[in-house]
Amino acid sequence: MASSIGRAGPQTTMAPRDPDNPATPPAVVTVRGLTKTYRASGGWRRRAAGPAPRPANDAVDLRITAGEIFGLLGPNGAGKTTLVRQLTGLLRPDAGTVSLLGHDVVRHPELASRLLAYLGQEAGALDELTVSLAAETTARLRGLDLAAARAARDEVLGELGLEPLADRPLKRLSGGQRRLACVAAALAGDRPLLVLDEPTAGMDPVARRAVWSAIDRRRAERGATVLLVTHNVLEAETVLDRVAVLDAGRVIACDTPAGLKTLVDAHVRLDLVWRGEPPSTVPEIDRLRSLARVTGRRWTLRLPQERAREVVATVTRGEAFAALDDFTLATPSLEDVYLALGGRGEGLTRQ
Ligand SMILES: Nc1ncnc2c1ncn2[C@@H]1O[C@H](COP(=O)(O)OP(=O)(O)OP(=O)(O)O)[C@@H](O)[C@H]1O
Repeated sequence: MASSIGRAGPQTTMAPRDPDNPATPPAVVTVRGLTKTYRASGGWRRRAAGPAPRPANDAVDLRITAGEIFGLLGPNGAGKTTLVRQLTGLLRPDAGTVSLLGHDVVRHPELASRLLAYLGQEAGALDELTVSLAAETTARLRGLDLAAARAARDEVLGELGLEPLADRPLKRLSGGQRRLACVAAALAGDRPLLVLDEPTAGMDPVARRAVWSAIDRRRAERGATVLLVTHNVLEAETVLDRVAVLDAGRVIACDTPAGLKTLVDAHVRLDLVWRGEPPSTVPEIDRLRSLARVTGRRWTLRLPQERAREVVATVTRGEAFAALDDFTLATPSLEDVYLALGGRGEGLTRQ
């Protein structure tokens, strides 16, 4: 589709409805068969030995509808950033299509920046600017006149509690503060789609809450759609309407967090933290060791509810209890879903 959007973008752009099912909310992002393999410089085919590289994205399909907070969840290297960079027109796919609000951004990557606000993992070009100027400049680049850009700047700095740091260059801020300033710049000047790669990485709880309220306000008051990259399962469960779980470049599941959790709701997670060595004289403990994921003194077990009850009874008496520092029993999380779906296990965080 040819460009029919102005510099400011959102006012002249409507999300298209599904012609086969007009009752479903309109799509803001439609991805079909998206595939990308990074080639080593010089071309992997020219190398004498070694396997062909694996695709970073492998036939990914997604449909994100207007007003959703949609998540991409997966461990390091799952292909989340690669996917997002193709949506934002920064990386060309090998195959597949990406439509943003009805615009083909594979053919017209230059349109992407008019349709979406992208928060990448790095501060990059903003590092030399003050917090205030970073937000104002971004708003100006999005087509706002000076007065409107300054109003947008003041609003977002206020929302995120950044006024005391407004005159500091980003490069002189702490990691969490710099991230917050980058969020401010990403949110300055309206865009109908917010693509945020780990927006709250490194932030304290106060800053995290400010970011989530600012994002939620844009959805509630301005109808923004949000695509969020994360490997924090607790955050994903709290804020996402739907989530696509990525593993090794493929979408292995896509549903609401609650829908995904029904896949594993017969199980519970039991974490045992030992003071030192677990007691080898208790036979049940020896049997559990082979079922546990061991991280230092912590054993993590995913067990059917009935079995978990028996194990709790065992570890809360006698020698086992004396050796135990702490234990928690929890209902399944998206991490359990990810593991149950065949994910490789490491790399998702819970905090
Ligand atoms: N520029 C690049 N050149 C070659 N391989 C790359 C490049 N960028 C990413 N990859 C590879 O592509 C795969 C997907 O990487 P990607 O950065 O998309 O993962 P991710 O899910 O975003 O990870 P993270 O959570 O660490 O950000 C990985 O195997 C990675 O090593």
